[in-house]
Amino acid sequence: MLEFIVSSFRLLRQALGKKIGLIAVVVVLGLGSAVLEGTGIGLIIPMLGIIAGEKDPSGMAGFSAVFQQVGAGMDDRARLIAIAAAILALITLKNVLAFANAVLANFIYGKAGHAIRSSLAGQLLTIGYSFFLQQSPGRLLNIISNESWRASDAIQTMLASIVSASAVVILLAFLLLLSWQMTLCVALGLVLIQAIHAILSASLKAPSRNVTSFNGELAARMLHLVHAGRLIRAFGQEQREKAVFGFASDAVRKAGFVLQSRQAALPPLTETLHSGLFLAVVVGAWLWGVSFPIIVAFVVLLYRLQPHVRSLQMAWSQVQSWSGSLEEVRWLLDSSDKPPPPAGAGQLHAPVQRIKFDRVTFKYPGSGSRPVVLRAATFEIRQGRSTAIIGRSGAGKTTIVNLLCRFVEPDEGDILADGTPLNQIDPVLWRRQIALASQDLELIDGTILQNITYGHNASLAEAESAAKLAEAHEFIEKLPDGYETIVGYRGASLSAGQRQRIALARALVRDPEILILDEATNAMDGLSEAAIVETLKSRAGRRATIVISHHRSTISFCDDVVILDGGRVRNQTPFAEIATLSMDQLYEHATLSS
Ligand SMILES: Nc1ncnc2c1ncn2[C@@H]1O[C@H](COP(=O)(O)OP(=O)(O)OP(=O)(O)O)[C@@H](O)[C@H]1O
Repeated sequence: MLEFIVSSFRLLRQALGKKIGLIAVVVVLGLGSAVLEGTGIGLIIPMLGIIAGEKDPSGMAGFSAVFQQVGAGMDDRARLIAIAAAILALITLKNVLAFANAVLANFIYGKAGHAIRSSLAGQLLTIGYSFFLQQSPGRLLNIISNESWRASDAIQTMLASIVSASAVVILLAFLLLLSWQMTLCVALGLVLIQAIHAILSASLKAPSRNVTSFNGELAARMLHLVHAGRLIRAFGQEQREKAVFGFASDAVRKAGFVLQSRQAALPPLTETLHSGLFLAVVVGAWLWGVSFPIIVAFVVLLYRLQPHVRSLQMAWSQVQSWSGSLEEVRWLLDSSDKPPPPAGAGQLHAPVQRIKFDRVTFKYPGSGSRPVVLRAATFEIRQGRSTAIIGRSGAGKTTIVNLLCRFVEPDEGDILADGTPLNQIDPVLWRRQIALASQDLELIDGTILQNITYGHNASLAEAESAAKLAEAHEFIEKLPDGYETIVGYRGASLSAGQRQRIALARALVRDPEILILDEATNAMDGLSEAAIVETLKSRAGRRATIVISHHRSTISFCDDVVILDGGRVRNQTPFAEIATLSMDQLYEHATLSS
């Protein structure tokens, strides 16, 4: 709980910035409305004194006597009306403050929710990319789409608790001033009720974690239905998928039912306990011979105190029932156990003439024993030349791209740009040199123009000329909306070859120092591919191009070939020397050692 309060305040401070003083305003408004309420209730003493004919304050002590003096000297009729008007004024003012507090609390709630969602998005965009290779997308989706709301609800509950706690403190102070003995009994009773409540609330934590974990699994099933709609139909798995989804959804229902049932037991239980305390105080006060107006004022104060105490207790149990959600949000926001973003702040002296993989060894992070994917890989990529990286499936080609783009970092060895290790160069500056077109890089859900110019300030004319180089212009022009055609989620409204051409145009529009094509043309027809090879040839002598492909025609224009085999560089050789070999012969080629 304390941990939650501390991290909530940290988030609130971040969310409110210079407006952090608003929290103090919430406290002052809460205290103010409680003082007004207590004073209004205190005025019941002289009012009832007049009605019951007990005008003499001599039997009353301290604060009760002070209230009993209100309007003394006036005639009974005028005094009664004046006191009633004062009570009404106090109640009105208290409700104005309560309204102001509600508006303020909603403002802070909105800001807090926005800050949590922004922090989560910021974290996902900042942490090292390898995090995404290890985590379930369903879990991450669930945290952003569901659990972040619980976290902002928890902050709202905490704000409401500040108001309730202020009211409890002030009303208890009023009770104390009326009768310290009765207040002591009340306080002991409240502590006992709170102890019972806390024990029961603690039992909400485990079911809350279950709900969160099942929600994560359900989100993963939802993602699967959205992404794998074609696969499911192709293999006739609709009924099975429906059953699997139903199972995941029912698990959420069952876990939610257990949590809600336990939670539902708390309000009736606390209401019963509070009623018992209330009645015990009334009977006790009568037995002790406390005067009628004081009993009434005490009882009314106690009656008004109870909802505030109950709301504090409910807030406590709510936060316990959201503990699973809060833990998930805190986990994602905590950077200490996440891969850090790529290091380095050094300048880059572009254009880089030589990129050297120097005995690079790498295995993907994750639990359990993972195989080494690259072993002491050594080769060079040179400015103005095109380099093909080839090897059988699983040889480690895409891993080299991941290392070059600094999505992952070498475990051993270095990648050197003109002799400087990449981890000493600012990753933003480095990535600006690179453009990647890969079979797995998605299109964004926008227009073709937005896709081609994604992250790059280019005019329509520049986008068109990149599309021409990527053999995309012709088919784009034939579309009814041309460059304004919406491509749909992941480019769903286009063919695979059309998607690849747009992805290629997106890379080419930047005219990058280093262009990386990872199986970027494998869905294209032979003629288109041949035209693209011509485009790539035009970069010769000017820029570096890296091509990964299993097709000989795609790498035919390259100057150098790096041959990978099971994570080892078998060979780096000028293409001219092995131009007569077939792809299979190339994979086996090992005449030179790198
Ligand atoms: N995210 C990952 N986590 C764990 N292992 C991975 C991950 N990605 C790839 N691997 C493993 O690393 C090895 C090399 O994969 P990589 O994708 O680099 O091969 P590739 O040569 O590009 O293959 P292909 O030609 O089939 O695309 C493979 O054994 C693969 O199983």
